[in-house]
Amino acid sequence: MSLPKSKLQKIIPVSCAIIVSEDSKILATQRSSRMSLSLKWEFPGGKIEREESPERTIVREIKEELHIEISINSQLPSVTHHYENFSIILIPFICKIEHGEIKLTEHQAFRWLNPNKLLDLDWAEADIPVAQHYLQTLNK
Ligand SMILES: Nc1nc2c([nH]c(=O)n2[C@H]2C[C@H](O)[C@@H](COP(=O)(O)OP(=O)(O)OP(=O)(O)O)O2)c(=O)[nH]1
Repeated sequence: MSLPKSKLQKIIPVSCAIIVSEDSKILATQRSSRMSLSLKWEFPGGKIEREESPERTIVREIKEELHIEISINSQLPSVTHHYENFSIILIPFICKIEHGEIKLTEHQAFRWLNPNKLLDLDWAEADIPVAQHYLQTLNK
C-alpha cells in the first residue's frame, strides 16, 4: 500500500530565535502579507540551508532579517508541525542581542513582550509549543 503524495512531503528544518532583552522581554515578529502564514507572529529565523548548522542559520538569518548580531545562550526542544501544505521542524534557540538596533527587512512589525503576554499573540501554530517551552524554563 502506498501513502498519498501529500503524506510523503519532507519536513523542512527551520531555526528560530527567542531573543530576550536585558529586562526579560521577548521579541516577536509579524510575517508580512507577502509571506506565507501571512500576518502570523513568529520567532524570527528561517530555513536551514544544506550543510549549515542550526546555530549558524540562526545567526545568519537574524542578521539578514533584523540587522542585529545575536549570541546563543541555549537551545529548547524542537517542535515538528504539519501545516496543510508543508511540514517543519522548528529548532529554537534562546538568544540575546550583542550589537545593533533592529531594522526590519522582511517582517511587517515587531514587539517586545512580557512573558505573561507571550501567548496573547496570533502565533504561527508551530510556535505555540515553543513559546510554552520557553515559559516553562522561567518557572523552573
Ligand atoms: N522563521 C520562522 N519560520 C517559521 C516559524 N514558525 C513557522 O511555522 N515558520 C514557518 C514559516 C515558513 O514557512 C518557514 C520558514 O521559512 P522562512 O522564514 O525562510 O520563510 P519564507 O517566508 O522565506 O519561506 P516560504 O515559506 O515563503 O517559502 O517556517 C518561526 O517561528 N520562525
